[in-house]
Amino acid sequence: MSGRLATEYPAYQKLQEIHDNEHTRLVLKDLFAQDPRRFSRFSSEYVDATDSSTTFLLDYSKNLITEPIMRTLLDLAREAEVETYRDRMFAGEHINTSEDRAVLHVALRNFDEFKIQESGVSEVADVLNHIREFSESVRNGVWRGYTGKTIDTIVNIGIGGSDLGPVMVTEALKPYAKRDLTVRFVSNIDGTHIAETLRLCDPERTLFIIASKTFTTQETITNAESAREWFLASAKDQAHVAKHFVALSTNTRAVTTFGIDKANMFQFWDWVGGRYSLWSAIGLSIALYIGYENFEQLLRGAHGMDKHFKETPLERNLPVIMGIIGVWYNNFYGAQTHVLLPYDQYLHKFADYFQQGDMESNGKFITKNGQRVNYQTGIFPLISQPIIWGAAGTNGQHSFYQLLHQGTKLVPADFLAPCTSHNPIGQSKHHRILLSNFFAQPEALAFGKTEEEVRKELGPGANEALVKSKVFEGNRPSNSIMFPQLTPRTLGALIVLYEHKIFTQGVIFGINSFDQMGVELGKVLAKNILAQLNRPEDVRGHDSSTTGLIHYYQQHRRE
Ligand SMILES: O=P(O)(O)OC[C@H]1O[C@H](O)[C@@H](O)[C@@H](O)[C@@H]1O
Repeated sequence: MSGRLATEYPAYQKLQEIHDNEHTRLVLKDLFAQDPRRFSRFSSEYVDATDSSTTFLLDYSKNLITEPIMRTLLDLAREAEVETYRDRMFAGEHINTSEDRAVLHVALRNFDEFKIQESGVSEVADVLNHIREFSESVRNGVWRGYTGKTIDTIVNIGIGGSDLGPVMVTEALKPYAKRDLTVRFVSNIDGTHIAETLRLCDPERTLFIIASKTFTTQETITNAESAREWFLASAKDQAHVAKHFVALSTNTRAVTTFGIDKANMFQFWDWVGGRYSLWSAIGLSIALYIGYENFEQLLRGAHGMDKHFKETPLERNLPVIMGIIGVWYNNFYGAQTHVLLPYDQYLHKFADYFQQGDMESNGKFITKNGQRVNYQTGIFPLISQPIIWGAAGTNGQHSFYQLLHQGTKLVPADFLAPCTSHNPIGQSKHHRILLSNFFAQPEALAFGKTEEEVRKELGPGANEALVKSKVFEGNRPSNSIMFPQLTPRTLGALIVLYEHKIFTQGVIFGINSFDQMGVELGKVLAKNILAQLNRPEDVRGHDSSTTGLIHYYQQHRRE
């Protein structure tokens, strides 16, 4: 995050040389054959320092790496000063330079361990208490709606970081949920989203959480206004809003202007980035759904991984290891995407969550110093940041895995799975089948199937084209992450593993991972266009394509 171009570091040049000279020899089949200890050399078990049951295994041996490559990648991390920037983050320095802000999501789950000086940090415990009290009163039926009935539905209205984290975590931790409480999420401005959600709600028993850091986001405020209108159509009296609407925000004035009582506002601070905010008041829907104790376990699991990231030497530091291996593929192999493949249905929103986490953090072409990243060398368009995508379980195998196995693109993959399912139905028959796939896919990707093997299988006289089409070249890299069971604490650790991986890559790329200037232009243009939608003669200042599209809409609309 020094803002230097990654290509300027000596280790970068060295890695380029290693790649040029050796990449044809980096064949997983051979690397494993040459070194019987490869798995133990390139795998590591994480154990939370204060809770040994929070643990996972990271196996990164099926990557196109050797010890000298890992050493040089670690040199790159050191030359980019990953450790210094990590320490500056934890110290509350304003490493988000474009917005002049500290980056302190780590303070939200700190439980007073690291000394962090920044205004607001001392209030974290009070907000957690507020979350505890409020969530308990709703869950145990003390908090009542305007007709005296208990709450049975929570509707979180928010978008981006004020939506994706709670969506992902409430899905992931469903086994811990209070099942007579339903949690729903409305994010899209498309009226269909709120309309279809409200159809499922009873105004007497629904609690709306308006989640917005800025409390100015058009989608959220519009959806919140529509929810309030819908609610008042039944409740009639404005005074009843206080029992059914709460806000999560940094903007007290906008919250009170909306009509939400300050007492029903859960505060957070400008040093919490939206995509790192599920640990803050933004997690209220999580605490309501799984209970405060479980929410706190999630935070404690996150803190354990913070401690690991802060205190472990780089060569054993798991977020750093994942980060530098990612750099190896993105920058030297020209890999353009990275796929997240959780073999756990409860993690079916994991990839969606990290689309924002990774791409809004690191999807930037300008370094902190204002230089354009110059990764455009050699035959590969060396793109610094990957596109994140993925799907849960074996579904992907029946969809896009064809490309993973035999396509022309290199797609590094992370496989994740629990050893024990929360739903061991059929005496865990399902889970054993699931896991057999979890073990088989990385193996198939890495080792493939040779032409010789195919010929043997098909027998003499086999059609040549058929033989070729059945070959799996292999050598496709992956990480595998296994954990005993998906608990709140383990989930906290896994999320933070990725958070700090993203941090590490951001530092190496020299970019500011904590602003999001790229979301602004579209918002400004949409505001201008909204004012022009009524009459064709108002449509001005656009290219012919945009003008044509707006005119088409104006001719065909029926509202
Ligand atoms: O919580 P808010 O302020 O409504 O912002 C919601 C989202 O808006 C923008 O798209 C970005 O800034 C995101 O990072 C943010 O998460």
